Amino acid sequence: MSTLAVVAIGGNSLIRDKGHETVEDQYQAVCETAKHIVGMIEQGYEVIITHGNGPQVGFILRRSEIATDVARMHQVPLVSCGADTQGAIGYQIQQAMDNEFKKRGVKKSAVTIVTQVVVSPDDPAFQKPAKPIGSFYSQEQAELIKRANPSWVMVEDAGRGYRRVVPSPLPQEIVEKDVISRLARDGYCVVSVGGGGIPVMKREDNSFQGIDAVIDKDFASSLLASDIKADLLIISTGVPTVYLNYGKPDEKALKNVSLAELKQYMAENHFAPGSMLPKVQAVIKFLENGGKEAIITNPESLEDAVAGKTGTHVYP
Ligand SMILES: Nc1ncnc2c1ncn2[C@@H]1O[C@H](COP(=O)(O)OP(=O)(O)O)[C@@H](O)[C@H]1O
Ligand SMILES: NC(=O)OP(=O)(O)O
Repeated sequence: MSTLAVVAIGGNSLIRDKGHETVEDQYQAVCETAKHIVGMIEQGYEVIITHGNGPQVGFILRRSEIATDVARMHQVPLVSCGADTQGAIGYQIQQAMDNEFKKRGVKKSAVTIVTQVVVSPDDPAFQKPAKPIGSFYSQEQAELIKRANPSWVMVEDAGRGYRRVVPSPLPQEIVEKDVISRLARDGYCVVSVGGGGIPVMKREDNSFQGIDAVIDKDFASSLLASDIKADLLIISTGVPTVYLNYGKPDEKALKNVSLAELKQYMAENHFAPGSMLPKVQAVIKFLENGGKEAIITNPESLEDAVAGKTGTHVYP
């Protein structure tokens, strides 16, 4: 039986030229990533693709706010902005994967599932926004923006600039997990849990209702990988490996590490909150829940990483 891998693509890894993001440019990045994922599939992996939406959900929200200010158009709730990103990014991934399958004669097709993820309305994250979304701003820009929008919370994001943050509750249950699992085991390349899933809460009668937040896609991907008993969780992001002392002169790439070592490095604050920390936490959770291996790498290294030549590999 082939190895079932959940590959989580970072929202930032789909943006090549920060400050000049366009839909076409993102599609090119998606096509590049698709080539490497199909390369993995040719090596015998069954792949479920999940993806982030941090930059994209922030752009949609900002566009809606500007349209409200300038033209009195209705505002789009954050939960709907997230749902929009599942459609738009899912469409790009599905098309890019299908085109690449056809080009390389791989008899497979991709399918995108609109995915809802249950969160608790009592999650403390609603009182403490922490998920960076949208553009990166300089300190001066951030101060001006903050003056014009006093309700915004902004934080510095891993040395890359200031970003707006929104509530990011923990994912509790993936509503569509059974259909995702069934389609994957029937041989489809499933795109799901986009943007961490559309956050919903359960009402008393067990019906669902959307709630404004952005779920961390690494946490949601880890939950999906555990739920469907995937063999491998791969987090594809902007760096080929995870580093100790990231960005410092004594930076050191992590290659093969045990779960215990990774926990130790996390306790020593090697991983920045809002960027690498959630990925490391997601990997820890997956391995503690029975996963056999997790890899953190960048899109262009995916084939080499599964062949053991690069990437950070974590084992229980
Ligand atoms: N210890 C670390 N090792 C590697 N990268 C790190 C580390 N700490 C922070 N980072 C930053 O985290 C980024 C990945 O987070 P982010 O861009 O938010 O993810 P995503 O690709 O899911 O959007 C890397 O590109 C890097 O800039
Ligand atoms: N939703 C989410 O975690 O997106 P990013 O991975 O793009 O930050």
